[in-house]
Amino acid sequence: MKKTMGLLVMAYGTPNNEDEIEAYYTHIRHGRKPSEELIEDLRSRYQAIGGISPLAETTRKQAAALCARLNEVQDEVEYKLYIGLKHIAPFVEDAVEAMHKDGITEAVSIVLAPHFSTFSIKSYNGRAKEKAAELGGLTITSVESWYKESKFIQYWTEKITEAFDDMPEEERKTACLIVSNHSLPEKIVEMGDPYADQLQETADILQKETGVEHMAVGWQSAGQTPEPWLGPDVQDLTRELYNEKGFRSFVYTPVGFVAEHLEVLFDNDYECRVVCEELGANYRRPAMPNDDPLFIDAMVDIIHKTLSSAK
Ligand SMILES: CC1=C(CCC(=O)O)c2cc3nc(cc4[nH]c(cc5[nH]c(cc1n2)c(C)c5CCC(=O)O)c(CCC(=O)O)c4C)C(CCC(=O)O)=C3C
Ligand SMILES: [Fe+2]
Repeated sequence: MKKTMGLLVMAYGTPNNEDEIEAYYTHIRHGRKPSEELIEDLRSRYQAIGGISPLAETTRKQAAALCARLNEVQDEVEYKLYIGLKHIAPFVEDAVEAMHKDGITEAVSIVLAPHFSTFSIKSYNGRAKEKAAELGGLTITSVESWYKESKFIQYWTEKITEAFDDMPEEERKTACLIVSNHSLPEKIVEMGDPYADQLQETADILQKETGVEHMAVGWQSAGQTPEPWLGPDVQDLTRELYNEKGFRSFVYTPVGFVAEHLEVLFDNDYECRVVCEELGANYRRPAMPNDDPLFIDAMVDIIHKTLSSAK
C-alpha cells in the first residue's frame, strides 16, 4: 500500500472580498489596526486591479497542480494537499490542525516564494512546525528555498528571452532587464539574512543563461515605515537607468513572486508603467509563473530532493 503524506502548501493569502481587507491588513501589521487612510489606500489599490486580487484562485491552482503532479510522477507516496495561509484563513495553523485530524503523521511543506528570509520562509515553516509540535505525532520536513531549481531558472530564462526577442533591433540596444523582489527592512542584512544575496544570485544566473547584456537588481513594494528598506526601489531605479545610463526600454521580472497579484499588477503594471510613460520608455513585463507546468515541476523537483536528503 502507498504511504500517505501531507503536502502543506503555504502562501501569503489575500482578502476574498472587500469586507475582509481590514482584518487582513490588521493581521499583516501583527494585530495593530491600520488607520482609515491606510485601509482606504489599500482598498483603492485592490479596486485598481479589479476589486480583489486573483491571488486566492492562483494559489489554489498552483497547489492543486503541484499535488496532482507529485502523485503522477511516482507511485510510492500518495500526497494529500493542505493549503495554509500567512495572513488569512485557512491559516498555516488551520492546515496543520486539519492534517493532524486526518491522521497524517508525515508531511512536506513548501512556501510559494522562492527566496529564503527570516521574515518570510522561516516564519511560515516556524509556524507550521510549532503547531505540529503542539499537536504531536506529526513530522514536517520543509523546503527552505528553491530559487536555484533548474526548471524555475528555465521558466524565467524562456520568458526573458521571449521578451528581448520580441523587441525591434533598435529597442534591444537600449533595453535593460530589471530583476526584483519584495523589499524588506534593511536590518535583515546585518542579521545575516541570505535574502538579498539570493536575489543577486538569481539575477546573475538569469543574466548568464539569457545572455542579456544589461541587467539591474531592484526592490519593490516596500512597507510604509520610518526604518530603511532594501533599495533601490524599482521606480527610482527606472529613472536612474533612464537618466544616467540612457536605457529606453525596461523588462520587469519580479522573480521573488510567483503569481500575478497586487504587487505585480499594481506596483509593476501600474506604478512602474506610469514611470516609463512619464519618461517615454517602453514597459515590458513577462507573464508570472502561476500554474505553468515547468514552474510546477520545479517545485516537484525540490520536494523530491528535500525528502531524499532528509532520509
Ligand atoms: C517578503 C514579502 C512577500 C514575499 C514572500 C511571500 O509571499 O511570503 C510578500 C508578499 C505579498 N504581500 C502581499 C500583500 C501585502 N503585504 C503588505 C505588507 C508587507 N509585506 C511584507 C513582506 C512580504 N510580502 C512586509 C514586511 C510588509 C509590511 C508590514 C508592515 O506594515 O510592517 C501589505 C500591507 C499594505 C502594503 O504595504 O501594501 C499587503 C496588502 C501579497 C498579496 C497580494 C495580493 O493580495 O494580491 C503578497 C503575495
Ligand atoms: Fe506583503
